[in-house]
Amino acid sequence: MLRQGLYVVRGLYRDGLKLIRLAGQQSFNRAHLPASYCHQPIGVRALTMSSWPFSSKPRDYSLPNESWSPEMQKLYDHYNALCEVEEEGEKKRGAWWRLPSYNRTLKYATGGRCLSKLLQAKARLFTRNIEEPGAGFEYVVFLNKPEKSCVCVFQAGHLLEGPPGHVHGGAIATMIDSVTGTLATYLSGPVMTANLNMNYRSPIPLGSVVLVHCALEKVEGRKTFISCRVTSSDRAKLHTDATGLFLTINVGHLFGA
Ligand SMILES: CCCCCCCCCCCCCCCC(=O)SCCNC(=O)CCNC(=O)[C@H](O)C(C)(C)COP(=O)(O)OP(=O)(O)OC[C@H]1O[C@@H](n2cnc3c(N)ncnc32)[C@H](O)[C@@H]1OP(=O)(O)O
Repeated sequence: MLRQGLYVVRGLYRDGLKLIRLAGQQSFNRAHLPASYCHQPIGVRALTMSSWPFSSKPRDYSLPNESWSPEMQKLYDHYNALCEVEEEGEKKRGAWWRLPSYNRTLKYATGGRCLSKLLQAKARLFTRNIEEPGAGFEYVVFLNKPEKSCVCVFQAGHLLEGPPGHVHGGAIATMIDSVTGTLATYLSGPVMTANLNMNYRSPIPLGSVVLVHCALEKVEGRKTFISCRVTSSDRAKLHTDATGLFLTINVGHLFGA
C-alpha cells in the first residue's frame, strides 16, 4: 500500500508539472495534452485511475467568472496578453504563463497513509473550496519563467473577513503560502513549506484586488528561498511582505516514509 501511495504521488507531481507547462493554453483541455500523456499509463494506474488525473471535466478556477470586478478582469487581461507575443506577424509564447487551477489534484487525492478512501475522494484544495463565485479566494497566478517570479491577482471575498471589513490575516497567509509554494514547486519540484515570515503592513479591504508578487531569492541544496510582497493593484501601497523557505521532499515524506 505504501509503495502504491508513493507511486501515486510521484505521478501527481510529474503530471502536475506537465499540466503547469501546458498552462499557457488559453482554452486548456485534454485535447491539448501530448498523446503520450493521454494514452500511456502513469503511476496512478495502480489505483485503477485513468491517465487523466481528474474524475470529470475539471473547472479551471483561474479563468474569469461573473464575480470578478472590472479591476480584476483588467489585470487578468494585462497579464494574459503577456502570455502571447506577436513577432513578425506570428503569435509566439511570451515570457508569462497563466497557471490553471483546480480544486482537486486527483480523482483520489493523496494525503498520507491515514486518509480513508472516502476522505480522499472528498479532499479539496483549501483555496478553492468555496463554490460561490467571489465569496472566498478569487485568484489567478501568472508565472514568469525567465525571471523565476510570479504574480497573483487576488480578489478577496466577503467570507475572508477578519477585522471588520478587512481580510483575515490567516487568509492573507494562505495566499502567500499558496503563491510562494507554487513558485517553489515550479522551480524545485515537490516541496513543503518549512518557514514563512510575514509582516502585515496595512490592512486589505474586503472585495479589493491586490497583487501578490513572488520571486526566487536563492536555492541552496534542498532549500528554496522565496520573497513575497502583497501590494495594492497599482503597486503604490504595501500590504504585506514575506519570506518563505521551502524544502524539497521525497514524496514518500507525505506517507510517513
Ligand atoms: C495537479 C498537481 C499539481 C501539483 C503542483 C501544483 C502547484 C502546487 C501548489 C501548492 C500550493 C500550496 C502550497 C502549500 C504548501 C504547504 O502549506 S505545505 C504544508 C505546511 N508545511 C508542513 O506541513 C511541513 C511540515 N514540516 C516537515 O514536514 C519537515 O519539517 C520538512 C519541512 C519537510 C523538513 O524536514 P526534513 O526534510 O527532515 O528536513 P531537516 O533535515 O529537518 O532540515 C533540512 C535543512 O532545512 C533546515 N530547516 C528545516 N526546517 C526549517 C525551518 N522551519 N526553518 C529554517 N530551516 C529549516 C534545517 O536546519 C536543515 O538545514 P541544514 O542543516 O541542512 O543546513
